[in-house]
Amino acid sequence: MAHATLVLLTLSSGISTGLKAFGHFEETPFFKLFSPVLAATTFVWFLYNYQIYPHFVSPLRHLPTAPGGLPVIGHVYARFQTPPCRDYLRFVKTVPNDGLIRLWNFWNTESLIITNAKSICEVLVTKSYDFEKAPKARSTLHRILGEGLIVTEGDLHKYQRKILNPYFGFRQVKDLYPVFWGKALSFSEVILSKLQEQSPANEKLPSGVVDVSPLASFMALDTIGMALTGHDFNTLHHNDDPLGRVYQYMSTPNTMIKAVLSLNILFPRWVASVVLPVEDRRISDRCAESRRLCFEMLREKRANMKASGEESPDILSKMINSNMYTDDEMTDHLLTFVAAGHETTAAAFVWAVYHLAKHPGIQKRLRDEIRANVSLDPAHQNEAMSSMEHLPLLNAVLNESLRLYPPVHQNFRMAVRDTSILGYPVLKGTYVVINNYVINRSPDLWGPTAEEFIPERWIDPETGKANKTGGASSVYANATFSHGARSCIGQGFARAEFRSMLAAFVHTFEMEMADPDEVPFMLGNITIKPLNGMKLRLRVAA
Ligand code: HEM
Repeated sequence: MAHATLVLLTLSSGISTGLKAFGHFEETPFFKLFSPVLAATTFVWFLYNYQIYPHFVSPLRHLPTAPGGLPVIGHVYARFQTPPCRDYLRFVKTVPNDGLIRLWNFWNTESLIITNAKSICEVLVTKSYDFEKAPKARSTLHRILGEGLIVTEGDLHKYQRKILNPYFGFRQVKDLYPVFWGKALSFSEVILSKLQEQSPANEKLPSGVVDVSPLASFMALDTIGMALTGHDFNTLHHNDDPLGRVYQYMSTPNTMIKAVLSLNILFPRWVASVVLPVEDRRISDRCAESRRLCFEMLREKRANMKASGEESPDILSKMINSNMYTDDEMTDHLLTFVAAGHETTAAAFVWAVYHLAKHPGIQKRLRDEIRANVSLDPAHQNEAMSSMEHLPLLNAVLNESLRLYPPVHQNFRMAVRDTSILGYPVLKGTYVVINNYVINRSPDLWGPTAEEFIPERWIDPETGKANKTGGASSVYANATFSHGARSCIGQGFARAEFRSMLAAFVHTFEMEMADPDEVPFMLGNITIKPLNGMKLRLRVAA
């Protein structure tokens, strides 16, 4: 009621100030008749939407409701919070629930956050096509990625998924392992050269402080460029690849980009161009540039393939050979894969080394495991790659770090038809929050140690081998790559790349936080990374 009254008072005073601006308008019979009618209608509207519908009529009225919420925008602020996810996590921890918590959306409409295995499974798997990305979110992504897999819905999405799945299968990822391993070794070499610059010339075990966050992004961009197109952006060594530069700009944590994208999601497209014209134009220019550069790269690639007649393992060659795609479609897919697949893996790496820097004991055991099984000698790359997949601690660290800091921290869906979750009727238009970060840290799903870094939970104590659930009672407790029809198509790709990167890095370096007291400030446009980078004190491991 307090909200309704507050909003009503604000509106009434706004209307009356507006009308008074027309001078003696308030003296006219029209005003005398109109203003009480307007006030009464507005009051009834608010009374119904803020008091009657949610508490006495809504089919969701018996669900627990998150505390707080602001007038007009309800809990929507939590979507854009910096650092992200704080309030969603608080709701899930403090509001007793059986899989659904009700939140307030704009103007006191209802939205839901899903919190247990059953509700997650229903929204993402069994009823996945009842819940689509919201039109505003899709149009914002469309602006950047075109008509790729992340943006499409319904039959077009089903079709795209079917024809793209084969490029990310087990065999295809195996073929790309040499790319992942080669780039992982270059990454360690670049860091080594940075340590050598900071150490005396004759130092056997060079050491120094390096911000690994931008380097991880360069490395992931170079890797995805090679794996997708066979084109080496080579951003690890220099910064003059035009497409590489565009992606660096778009993916670096930046509050202005976040602000423009948030405005795009909340309001009509023109609002951002009026409120933040410079940044909005810059984003448009970069999007157009990335599209043009992708198109050029595609033409060049087609011409080279025709001239040489050679087969290469990259995904673009296979797409071109299949003759199933127009140039426009291939450009959309390339933009989507590069965007979805580079900053995510870079973020995963950065959070993993953060945990290892904070847990020297685990770091040491991991190095011992890697060194006992993986040789950095390029001549032994095949054995290195196949043994990495089975190393229990390496895979446990990877899983545990992805659990605590899932690079894609939150997704949203909107019911596109009247449907239900856990038997509760969900009306068309209702928003559903799928917060991967919160699901992965929920004490209900992971127990009292949910927020602790314990890689061992991913190792079966009896067999010493990796397990699939991390000790949680359901696979749905881990939302890092999502589930069902819209789960991450690049999961196998990402894991293989991340595994290679981490193995080569931990093999070579010992690490601790440059500032042991630093608590990284999490920020992200679409993926979460530490705002101020990840400065590590590194030393070549003896
Ligand atoms: C650690 C790395 C990665 C993480 C944590 C991750 C996570 C995710 C998540 C959570 C989704 C679902 C998003 C949603 O429901 O809206 C997703 C979708 C997707 N991911 Fe990944 N991803 C990673 C790496 C990759 C890579 C390497 C690629 C490609 C090479 C990729 C391509 C995609 C695509 C195309 C989709 C959309 C799938 C669809 O809607 O059908 N991702 N990813």
